[in-house]
Amino acid sequence: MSGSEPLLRVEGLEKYYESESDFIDRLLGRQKKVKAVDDVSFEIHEGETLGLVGESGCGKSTIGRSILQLRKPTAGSVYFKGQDITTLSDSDLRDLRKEMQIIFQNPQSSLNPRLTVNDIIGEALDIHGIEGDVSRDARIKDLLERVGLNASHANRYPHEFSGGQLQRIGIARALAVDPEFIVCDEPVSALDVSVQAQILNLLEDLQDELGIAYLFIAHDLSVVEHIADQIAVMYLGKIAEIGTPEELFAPPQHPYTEALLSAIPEPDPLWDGDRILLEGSVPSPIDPPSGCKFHTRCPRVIPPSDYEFEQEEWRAVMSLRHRAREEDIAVETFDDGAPMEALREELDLPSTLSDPEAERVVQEALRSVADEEFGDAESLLSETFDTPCSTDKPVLRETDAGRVACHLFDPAYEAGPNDGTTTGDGPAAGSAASGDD
Ligand SMILES: Nc1ncnc2c1ncn2[C@@H]1O[C@H](COP(=O)(O)OP(=O)(O)OP(=O)(O)O)[C@@H](O)[C@H]1O
Repeated sequence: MSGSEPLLRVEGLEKYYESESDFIDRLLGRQKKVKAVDDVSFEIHEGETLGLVGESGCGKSTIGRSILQLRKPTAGSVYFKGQDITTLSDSDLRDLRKEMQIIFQNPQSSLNPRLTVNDIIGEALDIHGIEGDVSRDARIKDLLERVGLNASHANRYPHEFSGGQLQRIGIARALAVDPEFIVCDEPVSALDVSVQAQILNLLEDLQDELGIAYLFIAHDLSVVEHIADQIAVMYLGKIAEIGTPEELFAPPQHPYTEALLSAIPEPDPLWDGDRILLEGSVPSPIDPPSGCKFHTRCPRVIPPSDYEFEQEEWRAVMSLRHRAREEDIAVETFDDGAPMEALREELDLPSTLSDPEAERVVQEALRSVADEEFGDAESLLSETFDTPCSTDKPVLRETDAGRVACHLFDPAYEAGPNDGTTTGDGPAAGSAASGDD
């Protein structure tokens, strides 16, 4: 990566949406915010690609649209060629759109079915008043050939093309204005696997020829693995880890990156371990978990230093705590026979924990759950078992291999994988809960 001023610099970007709420909530001012993007920073250099990866709903599209100012950021700055574009007037933004374009996931719905290809691409040229010394038709012909389409098909309509061809038209439309930067918002996710590679190759070739920078959004690491100069892994509106593909994969550091990598369907030379199945689903961005947002699902969540937990036992106790918080245990289904055993099985809790004192506390919490006293169970578990993962927000820290936002890689916690010790003077010790609200 070059050390020069980046083409694009995103700093502390936040985008909060109003949540859908009912009339009473609005009347009482109880409307909540959807924290779609929460303090995100990164840079993209000229001619380079940043791959942005994460599960559905983690905020990838919102970042792409906030950069282009199609969504107004709630906070933060977006510098394009050194200028903060979040403060530009509408007319300045219109001019800027010549330099910053977007390619959408679904070419079927992003191309007007009533226009010919000639008109679709010509429209982009007209909007930006691009004429130049070559004629409009010649320019359109050149663009179609550049994206691998037959220029004689310019008078056809979108329904006459395959999905891959439509995406090529979408790319030609974006190229029409000679952009320096393109947000590629899952441009291959809707395409057949055989076509995906062709479109990825086309985007790479165009980058080599024209020096365009891409923000390449994908939910699958394998898609960006080969084309990205840097990859940012996102979870619930935040960047968990960012680095070059080599840094990110050899070996992955953040437990979430590890899980994503293990989920790549085909055997991947970068991962030879078992598939890591994450528990539960991504929590709501309206009320995200405190501390590290991933802690409610993290297989390597740091155990409390004063109890002897096996890592898997501790994961199960954290899940019990999370599900008690969410009141997400259907107690009535455990009424018959031996409810405690059934509960433990449901929660993946072994019949006895290794640490007798921890076992006593968990039994008490389970009794509260059985009585549907979820709040009591949650309080008991969180007051007894202390983990920095649920109290302290991790920050992106420089490591030998990229930047990682995880307490496991923060010397202040002195915690290696499966080693839950914390230092007495680190932020973990006695730090106040720092929820996201
Ligand atoms: N206009 C909106 N109003 C309210 N909430 C929204 C709006 N747009 C997006 N969201 C919410 O913001 C969060 C992030 O959405 P976003 O589409 O950016 O995620 P994503 O990672 O791109 O997901 P996907 O891969 O499914 O497109 C989600 O919880 C989504 O429901």
